Amino acid sequence: MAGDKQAQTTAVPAQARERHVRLAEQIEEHRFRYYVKDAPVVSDAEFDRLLRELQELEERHPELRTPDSPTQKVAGAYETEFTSVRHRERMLSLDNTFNDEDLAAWTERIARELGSQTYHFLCELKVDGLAVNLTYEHGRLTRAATRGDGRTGEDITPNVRTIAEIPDRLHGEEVPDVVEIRGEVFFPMEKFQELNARLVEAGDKPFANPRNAAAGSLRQKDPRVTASRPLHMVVHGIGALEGFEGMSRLSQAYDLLGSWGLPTSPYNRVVEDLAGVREFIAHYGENRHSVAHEIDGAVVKLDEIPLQGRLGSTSRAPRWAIAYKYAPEEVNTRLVNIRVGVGRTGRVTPYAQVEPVTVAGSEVEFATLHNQDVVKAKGVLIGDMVVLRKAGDVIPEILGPVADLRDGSEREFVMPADCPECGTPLRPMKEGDVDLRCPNSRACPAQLRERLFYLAGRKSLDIEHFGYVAAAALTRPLEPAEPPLTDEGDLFDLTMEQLLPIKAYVLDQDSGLPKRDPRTGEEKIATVFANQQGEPRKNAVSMLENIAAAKERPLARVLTGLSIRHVGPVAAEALAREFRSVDRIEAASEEELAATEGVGPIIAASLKQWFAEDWHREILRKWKAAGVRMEEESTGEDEGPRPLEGLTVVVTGTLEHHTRDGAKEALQSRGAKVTGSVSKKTSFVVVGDSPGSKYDKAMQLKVPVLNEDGFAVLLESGPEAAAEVALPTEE
Ligand SMILES: NC(=O)c1ccc[n+]([C@@H]2O[C@H](COP(=O)([O-])OP(=O)(O)OC[C@H]3O[C@@H](n4cnc5c(N)ncnc54)[C@H](O)[C@@H]3O)[C@@H](O)[C@H]2O)c1
Ligand SMILES: [Zn+2]
Repeated sequence: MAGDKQAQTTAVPAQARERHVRLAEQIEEHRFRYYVKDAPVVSDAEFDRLLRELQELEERHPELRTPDSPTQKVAGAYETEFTSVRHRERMLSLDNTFNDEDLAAWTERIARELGSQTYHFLCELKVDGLAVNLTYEHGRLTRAATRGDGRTGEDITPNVRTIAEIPDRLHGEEVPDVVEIRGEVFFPMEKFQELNARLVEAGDKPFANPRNAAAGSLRQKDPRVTASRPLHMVVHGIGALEGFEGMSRLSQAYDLLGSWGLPTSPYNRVVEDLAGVREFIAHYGENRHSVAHEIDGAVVKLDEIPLQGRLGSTSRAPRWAIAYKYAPEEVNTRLVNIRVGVGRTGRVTPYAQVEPVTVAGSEVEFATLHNQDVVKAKGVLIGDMVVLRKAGDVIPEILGPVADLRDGSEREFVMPADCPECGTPLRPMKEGDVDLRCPNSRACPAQLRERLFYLAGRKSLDIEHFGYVAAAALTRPLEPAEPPLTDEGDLFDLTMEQLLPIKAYVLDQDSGLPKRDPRTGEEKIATVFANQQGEPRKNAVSMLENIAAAKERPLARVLTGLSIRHVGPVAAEALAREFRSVDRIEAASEEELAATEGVGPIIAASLKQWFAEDWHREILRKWKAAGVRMEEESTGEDEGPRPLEGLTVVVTGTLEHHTRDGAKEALQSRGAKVTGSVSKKTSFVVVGDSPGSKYDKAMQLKVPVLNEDGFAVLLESGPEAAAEVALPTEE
């Protein structure tokens, strides 16, 4: 094929010509994997980059822009196992912009072409799914097809009929003789891990991301499989239309489609000018995750249908619409290793170490994996190319593997039997727990380090200059052999003489691993508290001063800092308010503790267990001797803090440890509002057993859902901590 092209394009340097051929091949290959196999091997961002490079090459050498170039086509025409059907009207793609400049250029072109005409922009969200074309004849769904190459697509009628949202019949008197409805079928992110878990369990390949899951679920030979998948659809266009007059604005046409029973988007907005478009784009750029489906951008359309016709289309895309793509949240990267970290309470959690990549503006090297069951459910192997997602401020997560790129060298993750930091055999705390814990809570250097870091943190004693590196250096130095702290007991007795000789790894807070020198690659070791002359660093002096000052912190903060299981800042406040001294808490019976407002039986039992340990009581004795405040001075009659003020919470289903009224009371006493129905304004939905429709509603609206453990976290540690454990987490 290079032969005849060469003849026509002698002016183009050979290098550019070769690059063109190579890029075109790659793009075709990626399209095939994406549209036919539903299993792409590169990220969308990477694919878009290749396509853009091809476009730029063709700008420089227009001779290369032949009709069969991938830039001129919606996609390839592929042979698949589905019957191919012709669309009445072509289905196009969209031109993309990635920045404001190109967007402005597009609006200027519209202004130029339309002169003095009045027009509006219709802003929509770009749903990340796959395009479908629904043909309704006299109000009946007669055919559904994929986009294919734009002229012909695959017949997926039986599959589409399984999607509840898509009406089989349009309601209303005035439905057209024939109408083609275009829209996007998508797979909700919350259900994605669940699907992959099922696939992996059945020995099938997991999907790399929800978009592939949507396409793969819809393009099934057996529609019963499609029926088992939670697919949804949003309408975003109209194709052929016969026997119907008077659609002048697309925005109004959508209202009509909605009245016929079609799922239209609630997010569309008509604006006057570029400023309005910018506002829409900025708004959803910031509120990307407040939307019921994944989006990868916004789509701006000319709202006036007759003017759309005037602008027309290229072979690939309409001139009257443009997609503005947001920065990608998904990237492909190599899963280098799965490590395990040990937390403050001894919980051992696997996490992914990946080849560092930049995503959503920050460099990512680690991603959460929750527990060993989650690793299995995701179907990822060490060495896999994986899809990593970073959505806003949420901790990065691994979505799934790119299974097609495996070469056999990948290996399964095996949860270690022993604690990686102290060697103690790991075990569940109680039977049936998924989480494994290191039972060596006193001396495990990891647990002590994490506890100290928490103790010095904002929620507890708030000791400035006592960070993660200090916590590590004090508990597991390279020198001297004996660490200054073997538990929390001696914290307030630390002296500068003890600090100066300490040499330690500089640990990274995210991974607990030594940081490396970027130039030499060597692990960083430092005399953490002394300068090169062996004199105290300023930070070390401040740290000791701040430790001394922390002795005066209120009782609740001291209690929080003890890392008693389930006793977060909120429970600590409740205990301090009720008992007003550590001694009285220790002396209280389990029943008395449990009866305390905001405490309850789980916390009561945990307190009793904690005080039963000799070494715990020894910490308290030492702290008391060092002058740490162990009682509340004031007996003011104030109501106490309202840590859940401003939240709206719905409780549904049967909880094990609370009656419905008890749960309500616990929320209200902390300032939360409790309501009966789930809306977008709901902050959390607490679900017990058999939760019913409120749960589904919460999932649909993406309201964070808490199980009973999550509820305890909300009561004890407040909304931020609860958000971290909210579903969809995979359990
Ligand atoms: N990773 C890969 O290997 C690979 C391969 C091929 C394509 N892709 C990705 O797939 C996409 C392919 O491009 P494409 O040609 O489908 O173009 P596109 O996704 O950039 O834009 C066109 C499509 O957007 C969809 N869409 C969503 N919301 C819409 C709305 N409100 N109005 C109108 N249309 C809306 C329509 O289905 C339309 O066909 C790109 O994101 C590309 O990165 C990836
Ligand atoms: Zn350990």
